[in-house]
Amino acid sequence: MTLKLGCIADDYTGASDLANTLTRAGLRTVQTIGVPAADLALPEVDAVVVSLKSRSIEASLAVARSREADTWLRGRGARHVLFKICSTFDSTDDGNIGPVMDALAGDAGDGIVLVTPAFPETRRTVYQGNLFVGAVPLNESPLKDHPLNPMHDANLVRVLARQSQRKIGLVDLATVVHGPEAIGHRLAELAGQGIGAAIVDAVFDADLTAIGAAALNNRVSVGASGIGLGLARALVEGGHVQSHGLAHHADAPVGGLAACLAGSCSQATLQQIAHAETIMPVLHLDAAGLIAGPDETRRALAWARERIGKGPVLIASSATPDQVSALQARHGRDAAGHAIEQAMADLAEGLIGAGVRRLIVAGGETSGAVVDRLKIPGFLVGPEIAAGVPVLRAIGAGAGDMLLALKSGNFGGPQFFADALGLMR
Ligand SMILES: Nc1ncnc2c1ncn2[C@@H]1O[C@H](COP(=O)(O)OP(=O)(O)O)[C@@H](O)[C@H]1O
Ligand SMILES: O=C(O)[C@@H](O)C(=O)COP(=O)(O)O
Repeated sequence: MTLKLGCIADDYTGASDLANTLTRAGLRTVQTIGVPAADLALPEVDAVVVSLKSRSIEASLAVARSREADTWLRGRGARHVLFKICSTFDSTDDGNIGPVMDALAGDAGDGIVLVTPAFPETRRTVYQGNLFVGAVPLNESPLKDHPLNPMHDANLVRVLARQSQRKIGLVDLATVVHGPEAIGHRLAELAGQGIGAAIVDAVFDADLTAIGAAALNNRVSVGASGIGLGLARALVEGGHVQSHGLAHHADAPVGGLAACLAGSCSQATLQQIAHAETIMPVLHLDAAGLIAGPDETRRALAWARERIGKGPVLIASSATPDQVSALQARHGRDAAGHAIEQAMADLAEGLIGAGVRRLIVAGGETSGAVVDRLKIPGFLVGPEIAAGVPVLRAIGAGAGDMLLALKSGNFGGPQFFADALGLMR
Protein backbone atom coordinates (compact mmCIF):
# COMPACT_ATOMS: atom_id res chain seq x y z
CA MET A 1 0.00 0.00 0.00
CA THR A 2 1.39 3.41 -0.99
CA LEU A 3 -0.53 6.19 0.66
CA LYS A 4 -1.32 9.33 -1.30
CA LEU A 5 -2.36 11.23 1.81
CA GLY A 6 -1.60 10.70 5.47
CA CYS A 7 -3.75 12.25 8.18
CA ILE A 8 -3.36 12.61 11.93
CA ALA A 9 -6.54 13.60 13.73
CA ASP A 10 -6.50 15.01 17.26
CA ASP A 11 -9.76 13.30 18.20
CA TYR A 12 -11.90 10.40 17.02
CA THR A 13 -15.02 12.28 15.90
CA GLY A 14 -12.79 14.66 13.97
CA ALA A 15 -11.11 11.68 12.35
CA SER A 16 -14.40 10.17 11.22
CA ASP A 17 -15.47 13.57 9.91
CA LEU A 18 -12.28 13.74 7.82
CA ALA A 19 -12.50 10.09 6.71
CA ASN A 20 -16.06 10.82 5.58
CA THR A 21 -14.98 13.90 3.60
CA LEU A 22 -12.07 12.12 1.90
CA THR A 23 -14.24 9.12 1.03
CA ARG A 24 -16.87 11.36 -0.51
CA ALA A 25 -14.21 13.20 -2.50
CA GLY A 26 -13.15 9.89 -4.11
CA LEU A 27 -10.27 8.67 -1.90
CA ARG A 28 -10.42 5.14 -0.52
CA THR A 29 -9.96 5.86 3.17
CA VAL A 30 -9.67 3.97 6.43
CA GLN A 31 -9.73 5.40 9.96
CA THR A 32 -7.42 3.74 12.46
CA ILE A 33 -7.45 4.17 16.21
CA GLY A 34 -3.90 5.15 17.05
CA VAL A 35 -0.99 3.90 14.98
CA PRO A 36 -2.16 0.55 13.61
CA ALA A 37 -0.68 -2.60 15.09
CA ALA A 38 1.42 -4.61 12.64
CA ASP A 39 -1.21 -7.36 12.48
CA LEU A 40 -4.18 -5.08 11.61
CA ALA A 41 -5.29 -6.04 8.10
CA LEU A 42 -5.95 -2.80 6.25
CA PRO A 43 -7.72 -2.71 2.90
CA GLU A 44 -5.99 -1.14 -0.13
CA VAL A 45 -6.55 2.59 0.44
CA ASP A 46 -5.37 6.01 -0.75
CA ALA A 47 -5.57 7.68 2.66
CA VAL A 48 -5.27 6.63 6.28
CA VAL A 49 -6.61 8.83 9.08
CA VAL A 50 -4.80 7.93 12.31
CA SER A 51 -7.07 8.97 15.17
CA LEU A 52 -5.41 10.20 18.32
CA LYS A 53 -7.03 11.40 21.53
CA SER A 54 -4.53 14.24 21.74
CA ARG A 55 -6.58 17.41 21.73
CA SER A 56 -6.75 17.91 25.47
CA ILE A 57 -3.70 16.06 26.76
CA GLU A 58 -0.35 17.50 27.80
CA ALA A 59 1.35 19.14 24.78
CA SER A 60 4.54 17.07 24.93
CA LEU A 61 2.50 13.84 24.84
CA ALA A 62 0.43 15.14 21.90
CA VAL A 63 3.66 15.93 20.06
CA ALA A 64 5.17 12.51 20.76
CA ARG A 65 2.06 10.62 19.62
CA SER A 66 1.62 12.77 16.52
CA ARG A 67 5.25 12.21 15.54
CA GLU A 68 4.82 8.47 15.91
CA ALA A 69 1.78 8.61 13.63
CA ASP A 70 3.67 10.80 11.15
CA THR A 71 6.53 8.29 10.98
CA TRP A 72 4.10 5.45 10.34
CA LEU A 73 2.25 7.37 7.58
CA ARG A 74 5.42 8.53 5.84
CA GLY A 75 6.79 5.00 6.07
CA ARG A 76 3.79 3.93 3.99
CA GLY A 77 4.50 6.45 1.26
CA ALA A 78 2.54 9.52 2.37
CA ARG A 79 4.33 12.58 0.98
CA HIS A 80 1.80 14.97 2.48
CA VAL A 81 0.43 14.74 6.02
CA LEU A 82 -2.60 16.71 7.20
CA PHE A 83 -2.84 17.37 10.91
CA LYS A 84 -6.64 17.38 11.41
CA ILE A 85 -7.79 19.79 14.09
CA CYS A 86 -11.28 20.91 15.00
CA SER A 87 -13.14 23.31 12.71
CA THR A 88 -13.67 25.45 15.80
CA PHE A 89 -9.91 25.45 16.53
CA ASP A 90 -10.44 23.75 19.92
CA SER A 91 -7.23 24.34 21.89
CA THR A 92 -5.79 26.35 24.76
CA ASP A 93 -2.84 28.74 25.03
CA ASP A 94 -0.70 25.69 25.92
CA GLY A 95 -1.61 23.85 22.73
CA ASN A 96 -2.00 21.48 21.24
CA ILE A 97 -2.32 22.82 17.71
CA GLY A 98 0.83 24.98 17.80
CA PRO A 99 3.23 22.48 19.40
CA VAL A 100 2.15 19.60 17.12
CA MET A 101 2.31 21.82 14.03
CA ASP A 102 5.80 23.03 14.98
CA ALA A 103 7.05 19.47 15.48
CA LEU A 104 5.56 18.01 12.28
CA ALA A 105 6.63 20.95 10.10
CA GLY A 106 10.12 20.90 11.62
CA ASP A 107 10.47 17.17 10.94
CA ALA A 108 9.22 17.60 7.37
CA GLY A 109 11.49 20.57 6.73
CA ASP A 110 8.57 22.84 5.73
CA GLY A 111 9.49 26.52 6.06
CA ILE A 112 5.87 27.68 6.19
CA VAL A 113 2.65 25.80 6.98
CA LEU A 114 -0.88 26.46 5.67
CA VAL A 115 -3.42 26.45 8.48
CA THR A 116 -7.18 26.73 8.05
CA PRO A 117 -10.06 25.27 10.07
CA ALA A 118 -12.58 26.53 7.48
CA PHE A 119 -15.29 24.01 6.59
CA PRO A 120 -18.07 25.96 4.85
CA GLU A 121 -20.36 22.89 4.63
CA THR A 122 -20.71 23.08 8.42
CA ARG A 123 -20.68 26.90 8.39
CA ARG A 124 -17.12 27.36 9.64
CA THR A 125 -15.54 30.18 7.63
CA VAL A 126 -12.38 32.25 8.07
CA TYR A 127 -12.14 35.88 6.99
CA GLN A 128 -9.16 38.16 7.72
CA GLY A 129 -7.96 35.40 10.01
CA ASN A 130 -11.15 35.49 12.09
CA LEU A 131 -13.11 32.25 12.51
CA PHE A 132 -16.88 32.43 12.20
CA VAL A 133 -19.26 29.71 13.41
CA GLY A 134 -22.37 30.33 11.35
CA ALA A 135 -23.06 34.06 11.54
CA VAL A 136 -21.06 34.84 14.67
CA PRO A 137 -17.35 35.05 15.53
CA LEU A 138 -15.96 32.01 17.38
CA ASN A 139 -15.86 33.83 20.74
CA GLU A 140 -19.60 34.61 20.52
CA SER A 141 -20.53 31.06 19.47
CA PRO A 142 -21.46 28.23 21.86
CA LEU A 143 -17.75 27.32 21.84
CA LYS A 144 -17.22 30.08 24.40
CA ASP A 145 -18.78 27.62 26.89
CA HIS A 146 -16.94 24.44 25.85
CA PRO A 147 -16.31 22.34 28.99
CA LEU A 148 -12.62 21.66 28.19
CA ASN A 149 -11.42 24.44 25.87
CA PRO A 150 -13.64 27.51 25.97
CA MET A 151 -12.76 29.67 22.94
CA HIS A 152 -12.57 33.39 23.74
CA ASP A 153 -10.69 34.80 20.74
CA ALA A 154 -11.83 34.54 17.10
CA ASN A 155 -8.58 35.90 15.67
CA LEU A 156 -6.66 32.75 14.78
CA VAL A 157 -3.44 34.58 13.95
CA ARG A 158 -3.37 35.65 17.59
CA VAL A 159 -4.61 32.29 18.93
CA LEU A 160 -1.97 30.29 17.05
CA ALA A 161 0.79 32.79 17.88
CA ARG A 162 0.19 32.07 21.58
CA GLN A 163 0.75 28.34 21.00
CA SER A 164 3.52 28.19 18.40
CA GLN A 165 7.23 28.96 18.35
CA ARG A 166 6.78 30.08 14.73
CA LYS A 167 5.77 33.57 13.64
CA ILE A 168 2.20 33.50 12.31
CA GLY A 169 0.94 35.37 9.24
CA LEU A 170 -2.21 35.57 7.12
CA VAL A 171 -3.12 34.68 3.54
CA ASP A 172 -6.26 36.71 3.04
CA LEU A 173 -9.30 35.96 0.92
CA ALA A 174 -8.33 38.54 -1.70
CA THR A 175 -5.28 36.36 -2.40
CA VAL A 176 -7.07 33.01 -2.11
CA VAL A 177 -9.62 33.92 -4.81
CA HIS A 178 -6.75 34.31 -7.29
CA GLY A 179 -5.95 30.62 -6.98
CA PRO A 180 -3.13 28.27 -5.95
CA GLU A 181 -0.31 30.21 -7.59
CA ALA A 182 -1.26 33.44 -5.86
CA ILE A 183 -1.45 31.56 -2.54
CA GLY A 184 1.99 30.06 -3.24
CA HIS A 185 3.48 33.49 -3.99
CA ARG A 186 2.05 34.98 -0.83
CA LEU A 187 3.36 32.06 1.23
CA ALA A 188 6.83 32.54 -0.24
CA GLU A 189 6.64 36.26 0.55
CA LEU A 190 5.61 35.53 4.14
CA ALA A 191 8.32 32.89 4.52
CA GLY A 192 10.83 35.49 3.31
CA GLN A 193 9.71 37.69 6.23
CA GLY A 194 10.48 34.90 8.70
CA ILE A 195 6.87 33.77 9.08
CA GLY A 196 6.56 30.04 9.70
CA ALA A 197 2.80 29.42 9.48
CA ALA A 198 -0.13 31.25 7.91
CA ILE A 199 -3.82 31.22 8.69
CA VAL A 200 -5.54 31.00 5.30
CA ASP A 201 -8.95 32.61 4.76
CA ALA A 202 -11.68 30.48 3.19
CA VAL A 203 -15.36 31.27 2.89
CA PHE A 204 -16.60 29.16 -0.03
CA ASP A 205 -16.01 25.62 -1.18
CA ALA A 206 -14.06 26.89 -4.19
CA ASP A 207 -11.55 28.51 -1.84
CA LEU A 208 -10.77 25.06 -0.45
CA THR A 209 -9.94 23.75 -3.91
CA ALA A 210 -7.34 26.50 -4.38
CA ILE A 211 -5.96 26.01 -0.87
CA GLY A 212 -5.72 22.22 -1.32
CA ALA A 213 -3.77 22.62 -4.56
CA ALA A 214 -1.37 25.08 -2.91
CA ALA A 215 -1.02 22.89 0.19
CA LEU A 216 0.10 19.87 -1.84
CA ASN A 217 3.35 21.71 -2.61
CA ASN A 218 4.21 21.43 1.07
CA ARG A 219 4.65 18.27 3.12
CA VAL A 220 2.46 19.25 6.09
CA SER A 221 -0.77 21.19 6.47
CA VAL A 222 -3.05 21.89 9.41
CA GLY A 223 -6.80 22.20 9.31
CA ALA A 224 -10.25 20.66 9.45
CA SER A 225 -12.20 18.67 6.88
CA GLY A 226 -12.36 21.65 4.50
CA ILE A 227 -8.65 21.54 3.71
CA GLY A 228 -8.99 17.74 3.59
CA LEU A 229 -11.55 18.23 0.81
CA GLY A 230 -9.20 20.61 -0.99
CA LEU A 231 -6.29 18.17 -0.74
CA ALA A 232 -8.44 15.26 -1.96
CA ARG A 233 -9.62 17.30 -4.95
CA ALA A 234 -6.06 18.30 -5.79
CA LEU A 235 -4.92 14.66 -5.62
CA VAL A 236 -7.74 13.52 -7.92
CA GLU A 237 -7.46 16.46 -10.34
CA GLY A 238 -3.67 16.13 -10.46
CA GLY A 239 -4.05 12.47 -11.45
CA HIS A 240 -2.29 11.21 -8.29
CA VAL A 241 -5.39 9.25 -7.27
CA GLN A 242 -8.04 7.66 -9.39
CA SER A 243 -11.41 8.76 -8.00
CA HIS A 244 -13.34 5.89 -6.42
CA GLY A 245 -17.09 5.80 -5.98
CA LEU A 246 -18.50 5.14 -2.54
CA ALA A 247 -17.75 1.59 -1.49
CA HIS A 248 -20.73 0.18 0.29
CA HIS A 249 -18.82 -2.46 2.24
CA ALA A 250 -19.46 -0.45 5.38
CA ASP A 251 -23.23 -0.31 5.37
CA ALA A 252 -24.35 -3.97 5.38
CA PRO A 253 -26.81 -4.48 8.26
CA VAL A 254 -25.51 -5.91 11.52
CA GLY A 255 -28.79 -6.20 13.42
CA GLY A 256 -28.55 -6.38 17.21
CA LEU A 257 -29.67 -3.83 19.76
CA ALA A 258 -29.10 -0.08 19.39
CA ALA A 259 -28.18 2.56 21.96
CA CYS A 260 -27.02 6.17 22.13
CA LEU A 261 -24.62 7.81 24.61
CA ALA A 262 -24.18 11.57 24.90
CA GLY A 263 -21.32 13.23 26.79
CA SER A 264 -21.21 16.38 24.70
CA CYS A 265 -22.62 19.49 26.36
CA SER A 266 -22.85 21.49 23.12
CA GLN A 267 -25.97 23.43 22.28
CA ALA A 268 -26.53 21.20 19.24
CA THR A 269 -26.34 18.00 21.30
CA LEU A 270 -28.67 19.39 23.98
CA GLN A 271 -31.25 20.09 21.25
CA GLN A 272 -30.77 16.63 19.75
CA ILE A 273 -31.34 15.03 23.17
CA ALA A 274 -34.52 17.07 23.58
CA HIS A 275 -35.76 15.73 20.25
CA ALA A 276 -34.78 12.17 21.16
CA GLU A 277 -37.06 12.40 24.21
CA THR A 278 -39.99 12.38 21.79
CA ILE A 279 -38.98 9.08 20.17
CA MET A 280 -37.12 6.90 22.70
CA PRO A 281 -36.52 6.47 26.43
CA VAL A 282 -33.86 8.96 27.61
CA LEU A 283 -31.97 8.76 30.91
CA HIS A 284 -30.31 11.94 32.19
CA LEU A 285 -27.39 10.88 34.35
CA ASP A 286 -26.52 12.56 37.62
CA ALA A 287 -23.04 13.85 36.68
CA ALA A 288 -21.96 14.33 40.31
CA GLY A 289 -23.04 10.73 40.96
CA LEU A 290 -20.88 9.53 38.04
CA ILE A 291 -17.85 11.18 39.63
CA ALA A 292 -18.68 9.86 43.12
CA GLY A 293 -18.50 6.15 42.26
CA PRO A 294 -19.93 3.27 40.23
CA ASP A 295 -23.52 3.33 41.60
CA GLU A 296 -24.82 5.81 39.03
CA THR A 297 -23.41 3.75 36.16
CA ARG A 298 -24.95 0.57 37.60
CA ARG A 299 -28.31 2.32 37.91
CA ALA A 300 -28.09 3.48 34.30
CA LEU A 301 -27.22 0.03 33.01
CA ALA A 302 -30.10 -1.56 34.91
CA TRP A 303 -32.40 1.12 33.45
CA ALA A 304 -31.11 0.38 29.94
CA ARG A 305 -31.37 -3.41 30.26
CA GLU A 306 -35.04 -3.11 31.21
CA ARG A 307 -35.87 -1.14 28.08
CA ILE A 308 -33.41 -1.93 25.35
CA GLY A 309 -35.08 -5.13 24.14
CA LYS A 310 -38.02 -3.00 22.98
CA GLY A 311 -35.99 -0.40 21.05
CA PRO A 312 -33.10 2.08 21.22
CA VAL A 313 -32.40 4.12 24.36
CA LEU A 314 -30.32 7.23 25.01
CA ILE A 315 -28.21 7.86 28.12
CA ALA A 316 -26.80 11.36 28.56
CA SER A 317 -24.50 13.15 30.99
CA SER A 318 -24.92 16.33 28.95
CA ALA A 319 -25.73 19.46 30.90
CA THR A 320 -26.14 23.21 30.39
CA PRO A 321 -23.13 25.58 30.68
CA ASP A 322 -24.23 26.69 34.19
CA GLN A 323 -24.50 23.10 35.42
CA VAL A 324 -21.14 22.23 33.86
CA SER A 325 -19.47 25.24 35.53
CA ALA A 326 -20.94 24.35 38.92
CA LEU A 327 -19.67 20.78 38.70
CA GLN A 328 -16.23 21.91 37.51
CA ALA A 329 -15.99 24.39 40.38
CA ARG A 330 -16.41 21.48 42.79
CA HIS A 331 -14.22 18.86 41.08
CA GLY A 332 -11.92 20.69 38.67
CA ARG A 333 -12.37 20.83 34.91
CA ASP A 334 -10.10 18.01 33.85
CA ALA A 335 -10.98 15.68 36.72
CA ALA A 336 -14.72 16.08 36.10
CA GLY A 337 -14.34 15.59 32.35
CA HIS A 338 -12.13 12.53 32.73
CA ALA A 339 -14.34 10.86 35.35
CA ILE A 340 -17.46 11.35 33.26
CA GLU A 341 -15.72 10.09 30.11
CA GLN A 342 -14.65 6.92 31.96
CA ALA A 343 -18.19 6.43 33.25
CA MET A 344 -19.48 6.70 29.67
CA ALA A 345 -16.89 4.10 28.63
CA ASP A 346 -18.14 1.80 31.45
CA LEU A 347 -21.66 2.28 30.13
CA ALA A 348 -20.61 1.47 26.56
CA GLU A 349 -18.91 -1.71 27.74
CA GLY A 350 -22.02 -2.69 29.70
CA LEU A 351 -24.29 -1.98 26.74
CA ILE A 352 -22.18 -4.10 24.39
CA GLY A 353 -22.34 -6.86 27.02
CA ALA A 354 -26.13 -6.52 26.90
CA GLY A 355 -26.18 -7.14 23.14
CA VAL A 356 -25.83 -3.66 21.63
CA ARG A 357 -24.24 -3.78 18.16
CA ARG A 358 -25.26 -0.34 16.91
CA LEU A 359 -23.88 2.46 19.07
CA ILE A 360 -24.13 6.22 18.59
CA VAL A 361 -21.85 8.42 20.69
CA ALA A 362 -22.11 12.21 20.91
CA GLY A 363 -18.96 14.09 21.88
CA GLY A 364 -15.34 13.92 20.73
CA GLU A 365 -13.61 13.16 24.04
CA THR A 366 -16.52 10.94 25.00
CA SER A 367 -16.18 8.97 21.75
CA GLY A 368 -12.45 8.62 22.38
CA ALA A 369 -13.02 7.10 25.81
CA VAL A 370 -15.70 4.74 24.47
CA VAL A 371 -13.79 3.53 21.41
CA ASP A 372 -10.62 2.99 23.48
CA ARG A 373 -12.55 0.96 26.03
CA LEU A 374 -14.14 -1.17 23.33
CA LYS A 375 -10.63 -1.71 21.86
CA ILE A 376 -11.78 -1.07 18.32
CA PRO A 377 -8.68 -0.80 16.07
CA GLY A 378 -10.25 0.96 13.10
CA PHE A 379 -13.25 1.81 10.96
CA LEU A 380 -14.49 1.69 7.40
CA VAL A 381 -16.64 4.62 6.31
CA GLY A 382 -20.30 4.06 5.44
CA PRO A 383 -23.21 6.35 4.52
CA GLU A 384 -23.29 9.94 5.72
CA ILE A 385 -25.78 10.68 8.51
CA ALA A 386 -25.15 14.42 8.62
CA ALA A 387 -22.36 16.67 7.37
CA GLY A 388 -19.19 15.38 9.06
CA VAL A 389 -20.77 12.28 10.59
CA PRO A 390 -20.65 8.93 8.76
CA VAL A 391 -21.82 5.49 9.79
CA LEU A 392 -18.68 3.55 10.77
CA ARG A 393 -18.12 -0.20 10.62
CA ALA A 394 -15.60 -1.53 13.12
CA ILE A 395 -12.70 -3.51 11.67
CA GLY A 396 -10.01 -5.68 13.23
CA ALA A 397 -9.94 -8.78 15.35
CA GLY A 398 -12.10 -8.51 18.44
CA ALA A 399 -14.11 -5.59 17.07
CA GLY A 400 -16.99 -7.93 16.18
CA ASP A 401 -19.63 -6.91 13.71
CA MET A 402 -20.59 -3.44 14.92
CA LEU A 403 -21.77 -0.13 13.55
CA LEU A 404 -20.92 3.10 15.31
CA ALA A 405 -21.53 6.79 14.75
CA LEU A 406 -19.17 9.20 16.47
CA LYS A 407 -20.82 12.61 16.45
CA SER A 408 -18.89 15.77 17.00
CA GLY A 409 -20.75 17.72 19.66
CA ASN A 410 -21.60 20.53 17.28
CA PHE A 411 -22.63 18.51 14.25
CA GLY A 412 -25.98 17.19 13.06
CA GLY A 413 -29.51 18.58 12.91
CA PRO A 414 -32.07 18.41 15.74
CA GLN A 415 -33.20 14.90 14.67
CA PHE A 416 -29.66 13.52 14.56
CA PHE A 417 -30.30 10.44 16.72
CA ALA A 418 -33.32 9.43 14.64
CA ASP A 419 -31.38 10.07 11.43
CA ALA A 420 -28.50 7.90 12.65
CA LEU A 421 -30.72 5.03 13.76
CA GLY A 422 -32.48 5.16 10.39
CA LEU A 423 -29.18 4.47 8.57
CA MET A 424 -27.68 2.01 11.08
CA ARG A 425 -29.53 -1.23 10.51
N1 LIG B 1 -22.61 17.16 33.15
C1 LIG B 1 -21.33 17.42 32.86
N2 LIG B 1 -20.62 18.28 33.61
C2 LIG B 1 -19.31 18.55 33.32
N3 LIG B 1 -18.63 17.99 32.30
C3 LIG B 1 -19.31 17.11 31.54
C4 LIG B 1 -20.68 16.78 31.76
N4 LIG B 1 -21.07 15.88 30.85
C5 LIG B 1 -19.99 15.66 30.06
N5 LIG B 1 -18.93 16.38 30.47
C6 LIG B 1 -17.57 16.42 29.90
O1 LIG B 1 -17.53 17.44 28.89
C7 LIG B 1 -16.60 17.07 27.87
C8 LIG B 1 -17.33 17.13 26.54
O2 LIG B 1 -16.40 16.99 25.54
P1 LIG B 1 -16.68 16.12 24.24
O3 LIG B 1 -17.11 14.75 24.58
O4 LIG B 1 -15.44 16.27 23.39
O5 LIG B 1 -17.88 16.88 23.55
P2 LIG B 1 -17.84 17.89 22.30
O6 LIG B 1 -17.77 17.04 21.07
O7 LIG B 1 -19.10 18.67 22.41
O8 LIG B 1 -16.60 18.73 22.43
C9 LIG B 1 -16.13 15.67 28.21
O9 LIG B 1 -14.89 15.71 28.88
C10 LIG B 1 -17.24 15.15 29.15
O10 LIG B 1 -16.83 14.13 30.01
O1 LIG C 1 -13.78 19.70 12.65
C1 LIG C 1 -14.74 19.49 13.40
O2 LIG C 1 -15.51 20.37 13.81
C2 LIG C 1 -14.95 18.08 13.89
O3 LIG C 1 -14.42 17.17 13.01
C3 LIG C 1 -14.29 17.89 15.21
O4 LIG C 1 -13.08 17.80 15.32
C4 LIG C 1 -15.19 17.87 16.31
O5 LIG C 1 -14.66 17.76 17.63
P1 LIG C 1 -15.70 17.53 18.83
O6 LIG C 1 -16.71 18.64 18.76
O7 LIG C 1 -14.90 17.56 20.09
O8 LIG C 1 -16.33 16.21 18.60
